[in-house]
Amino acid sequence: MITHSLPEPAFRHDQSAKTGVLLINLGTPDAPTTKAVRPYLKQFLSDPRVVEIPRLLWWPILNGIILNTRPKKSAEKYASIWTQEGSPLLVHTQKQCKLVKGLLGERGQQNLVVDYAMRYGKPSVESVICQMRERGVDRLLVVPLYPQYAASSSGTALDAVFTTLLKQRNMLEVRTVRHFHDHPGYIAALAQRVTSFWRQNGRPDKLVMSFHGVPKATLTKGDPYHCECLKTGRLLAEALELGADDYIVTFQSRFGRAEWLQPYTAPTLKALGKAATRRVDVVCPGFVGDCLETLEEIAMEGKEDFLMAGGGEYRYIECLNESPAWIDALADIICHNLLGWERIDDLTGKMRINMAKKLGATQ
Ligand SMILES: C=CC1=C(C)c2cc3[nH]c(cc4nc(cc5[nH]c(cc1n2)c(C)c5CCC(=O)O)C(CCC(=O)O)=C4C)c(C)c3C=C
Ligand SMILES: [Fe+2]
Ligand SMILES: [Fe+2]
Repeated sequence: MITHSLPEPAFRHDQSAKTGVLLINLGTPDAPTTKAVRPYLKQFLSDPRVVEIPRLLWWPILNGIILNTRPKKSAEKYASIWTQEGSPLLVHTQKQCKLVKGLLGERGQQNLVVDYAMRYGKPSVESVICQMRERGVDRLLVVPLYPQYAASSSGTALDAVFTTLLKQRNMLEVRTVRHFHDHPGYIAALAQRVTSFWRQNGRPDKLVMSFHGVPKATLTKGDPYHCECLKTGRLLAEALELGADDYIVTFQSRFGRAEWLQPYTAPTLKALGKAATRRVDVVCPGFVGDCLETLEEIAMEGKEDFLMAGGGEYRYIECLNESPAWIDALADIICHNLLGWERIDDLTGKMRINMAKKLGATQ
């Protein structure tokens, strides 16, 4: 175990310490090419929080089979969604970070250092925390950009923070946001997204709420992800005033042969198509920004599955992305989690007077 191996910035007497807010997302390859996708997948799929198979069994499968076949196929998929600005996941994370920083500033939080990092790929969690330390940050609020907690998403993002702290001599003070699956602002932002889409395009026969899947075994081992997805689904349905038959929660992106959380999205879409459903809309509430899993797997592949099976119309409702209601909710989540963390220097005059009185009373 390597402890306090990161260099400490020189102690600054001339600047007051700052509070940082670190948004963490999954990460994405540098380019939509086999060469760039391979190291990204290697880092991602080597994470024992993501693939829980014993290392001795997993290494030969990963290095001998998966990393020789998947990068090319995934690169082709990435190429189909890549934009002029880059990977959608990175572009949305950057924009969300900039917008929430601006909004926090408008709310009087101008002194916060707000930045983003990626669990896999660049910029790494360690590099961004080191930059924040250089800028005088000594307290950090960590916000994984996953509404529902899963060990394989939020858990591993927090691992990256704690591993960095393990290497620090002068450790940061940290707070972490575990989840926000039932946060009223997040649910309201989702509901607004769907209702404004329906206002413009009419309503479907069925709303499919598709969440990223995880192995079913993680549920029995105690991962709260499944329950949190179902709760988000129920709250969104309530906000949209949907009946039980109007929507279905499904799980996508199954990887490998083991059973994952069910019902799976793709077979559900095929079954809805086979049943000659007139129109299906799909929304992905577990992703706060569009990415490969939503734009390629749901908007493209899902559409094909549904139409080929005999379905009528298929509409994909985009993720929260830069919607003002979502940015507002994110700022609320941040402000709520910063409560009680005011700097003595920032305390209002009234509070200072109260503290002075208390101090006086004890002397
Ligand atoms: C191998 C198992 C995987 C688990 C478990 C898993 C959980 C998980 N993932 C997300 C969010 C995203 N995953 C994305 C891509 C992606 N996911 C896996 C595998 C697992 N994910 C792979 C191999 C990939 C890469 C693409 C591919 O080759 O298929 C993405 C999109 C990334 C992008 O660049 O756009 C997101 C986002 C969550 C939230 C989660 C657990 C709940
Ligand atoms: Fe994934
Ligand atoms: Fe559950």
